[in-house]
Amino acid sequence: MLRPLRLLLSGLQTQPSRCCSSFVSRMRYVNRLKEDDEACTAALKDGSIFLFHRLSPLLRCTDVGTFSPATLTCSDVQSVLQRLGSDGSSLKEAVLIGCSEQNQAQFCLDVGELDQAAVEEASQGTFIDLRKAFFLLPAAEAPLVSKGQALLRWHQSTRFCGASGQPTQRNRAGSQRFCRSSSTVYYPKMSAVAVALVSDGKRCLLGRQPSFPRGLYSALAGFCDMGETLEEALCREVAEEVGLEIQSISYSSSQHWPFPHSSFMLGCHALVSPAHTQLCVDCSELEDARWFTVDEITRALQVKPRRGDPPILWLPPKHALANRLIREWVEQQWQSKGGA
Ligand SMILES: NC(=O)C1=CN([C@@H]2O[C@H](COP(=O)(O)OP(=O)(O)OC[C@H]3O[C@@H](n4cnc5c(N)ncnc54)[C@H](O)[C@@H]3O)[C@@H](O)[C@H]2O)C=CC1
Ligand SMILES: [Mg+2]
Repeated sequence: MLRPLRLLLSGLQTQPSRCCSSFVSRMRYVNRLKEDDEACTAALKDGSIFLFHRLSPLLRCTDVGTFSPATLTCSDVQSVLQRLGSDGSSLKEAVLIGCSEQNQAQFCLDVGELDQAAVEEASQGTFIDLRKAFFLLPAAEAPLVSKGQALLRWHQSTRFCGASGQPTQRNRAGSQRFCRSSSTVYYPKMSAVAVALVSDGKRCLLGRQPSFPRGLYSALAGFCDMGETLEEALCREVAEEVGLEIQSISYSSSQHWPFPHSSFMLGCHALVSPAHTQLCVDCSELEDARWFTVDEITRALQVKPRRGDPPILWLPPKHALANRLIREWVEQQWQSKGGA
């Protein structure tokens, strides 16, 4: 079958184009690799690969005691696989995750079929559960690793078509799966979650679930229902969880959150009327919810939690969107105090 001219031309190009800004060319390059299997195969040969073992990423400890994701070249991975007696065919399972600022395509690969300790020894790294690894990594590197894990998990759980029950096939980049029998195309999925830092103008509202570590309070959050807007989801969640009606919703920022599975977190600030701040907590959802003053929050932001010694109030870690919302609120409170 004749391939479209666009794909033939793009197949010749195995590096990002230099005609536009480096960001634009990288984005277009990654998009092209998703569409063109041959270009993607070529990009893998020159690309970097992040290894996972049963969804735990391979990290390396630097000389100064910090952690970074172990970045291997394709030939590094080939020699690790050969040393462990694998024929290297599992490289076909690598999934495209992006393109580095050095214009190198980035892939992830789960080698869960191999002996974990042997791969660690051969690749000079350690596989660490993402719940720990995510917080050990610098904030700039954690999202790439969590994206890799999310894509690998999605492939593992979408092997069969929900309509026909037949096996699905992936494209080279791993950006979609296809069922020949039902002609269904599957794309990676994530659940939308609305998270709000609610304030009454002077205090902010935080809640805790029974599963949270002792002392931890966070912004209120909930999965968006089908058909809801972000605003509707926030109003419903806050009403359900603490019995309040919010207004003046303003969007802040978003993040991909890998726990427990892929969520697309949409973070907002919201207000309640100072006359209606009485909480009616739904104990089936939250163990507790409380109003906190800016002084309490400022103190809590300065506390470094130590193992076995939880402070009275412990806030979400820096990598979490809720932490960002809390910091934005504190900054805005101090600014308005300074301006008053
Ligand atoms: N990154 C961050 O800063 C924050 C992240 N989160 C994350 O947001 C997520 C949602 O927060 P929750 O308060 O637990 O949500 P929630 O208040 O909606 O309660 C969770 C319950 O919602 C139901 N549910 C509805 N749709 C679901 C879906 N697509 N997937 C799973 N469960 C669904 C389930 O019964 C589940 O037990 C959590 O996974 C949490 O880790 C929460 C707060 C801050
Ligand atoms: Mg909730």
